[in-house]
Amino acid sequence: MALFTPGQRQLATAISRLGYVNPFQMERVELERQILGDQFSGPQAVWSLQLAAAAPDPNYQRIALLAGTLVRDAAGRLAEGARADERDVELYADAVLYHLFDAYRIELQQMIEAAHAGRPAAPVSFWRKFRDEVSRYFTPGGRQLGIGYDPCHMLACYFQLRRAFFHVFFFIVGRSPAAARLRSMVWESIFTHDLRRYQRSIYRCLGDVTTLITGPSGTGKELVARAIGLSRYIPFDGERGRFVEEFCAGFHPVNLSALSPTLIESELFGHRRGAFTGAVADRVGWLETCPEHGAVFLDEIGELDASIQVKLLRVLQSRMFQRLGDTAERRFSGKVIAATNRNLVAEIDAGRFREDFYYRLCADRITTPTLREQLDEAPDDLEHLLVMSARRVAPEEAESLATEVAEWINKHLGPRYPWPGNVRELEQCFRNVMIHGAYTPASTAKGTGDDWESTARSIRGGELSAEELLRRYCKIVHAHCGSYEQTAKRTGLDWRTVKKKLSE
Ligand SMILES: Nc1ncnc2c1ncn2[C@@H]1O[C@H](COP(=O)(O)OP(=O)(O)OP(=O)(O)O)[C@@H](O)[C@H]1O
Repeated sequence: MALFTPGQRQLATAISRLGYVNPFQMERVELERQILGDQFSGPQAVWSLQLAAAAPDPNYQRIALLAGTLVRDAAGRLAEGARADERDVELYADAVLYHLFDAYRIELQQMIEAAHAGRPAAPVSFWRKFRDEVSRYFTPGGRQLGIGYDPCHMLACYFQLRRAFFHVFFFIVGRSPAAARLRSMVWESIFTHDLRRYQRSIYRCLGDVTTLITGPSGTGKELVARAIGLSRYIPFDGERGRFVEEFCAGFHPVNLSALSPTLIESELFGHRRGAFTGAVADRVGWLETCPEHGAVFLDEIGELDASIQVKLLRVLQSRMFQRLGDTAERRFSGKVIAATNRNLVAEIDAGRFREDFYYRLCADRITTPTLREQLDEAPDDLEHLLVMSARRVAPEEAESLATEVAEWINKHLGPRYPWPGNVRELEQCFRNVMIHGAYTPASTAKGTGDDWESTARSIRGGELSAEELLRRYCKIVHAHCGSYEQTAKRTGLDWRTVKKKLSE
């Protein structure tokens, strides 16, 4: 008796691939289509949070049912002594992994929601059931299949996958391809582009890689940092039936632009009593309190003083540091995530940012798209993002408020408004229109004449010289993309010319 019929083998092959794809890439949709044929609902090219009530994705549900039936049949046949070569066993093992991930989906989700609600982590209630089920599938009827498996590692991977999906899918919203690319990049930052290799070995060392997030202000850099920081691999301790750390406690954001250099050092490295005026007691810094599977988020890294850059460079190179006023060497074992809205390459050229520090930061780079870029690709996203915003402020009237605000924006700011403050500005615009019935963009309020509205008026009136037009255009584009480099790319000018125009 063979393990699979030809149809089942085909299904198992597709499920084996599906279990390891980046869910935010098109390959997932293609595989789902291939598995479901006429049953496929879609096409849903961009997998994003929809406005309608969060009904489970019908394609996912159908495939989960198919996978369940497939593994139960195959396990029965294996127990009865069915022939299975090495490839069959691999396909079977992947289908079991897929099925069990689905079988414990709701329990894992509940653990994440409980942690977000501030409830302390309890022992994993389904651990024994899970372990027995894994053993039953991997040794069907007591038969040894030669599958190397560790239920603790499996549970740790499942929990990490669920957390990553939760923090990426539910928090980083937007239906444009740019938003989908961002979700996909964040997923890769967590698992690399090869999930199999990650789960085999790379999960142990990815914490040593620093992630650098760049993008203009208000584009969700902190959201991205949170998604990565809260989705790290956390080992499961089978003896105690618990994860070794609580994921929610392991993310420490530090806003470097809000603190003086001494305070930054004290926050990060800690200090000894008497190390500086005001240091009345010993203090433990974030690098020391950060757990091994946690992350320190250094926001506005471009603002960092050169002397602290040197100290942090040492931490990234050797993982060692000292508290201020102390000589004892201490070890940092978490992950560093850094973000900036500055162009660090231009900062290096200007002598404000150390090149060696930059090359320690940039092993894994993510760029967040501007709101304008997202709206250019998907104009309907304005209303979609407004609904998401409205749900946080006024859930009962979210849809009608969002429509009202979208109409106001189209009438008063126009569909081409550049949104220099990005999603943060959109959120503030929403609140202003909800409260006051109107919103005044900051650039217009400043009355510099450089804002898009007055420039458009001057163009209509034929009032601008070519020089002045170029200068204003550079300012508008720069406000939109936030860096000389991007402005140069958009305008086709050299970045030095852009810089000159902006300083005129
Ligand atoms: N893709 C997105 N999906 C949902 N909300 C978003 C997105 N991008 C930004 N936001 C929202 O916009 C606001 C600003 O986001 P965030 O603080 O992460 O931006 P930032 O890039 O870190 O800004 P800054 O550089 O000023 O620190 C937050 O309320 C965040 O929830």
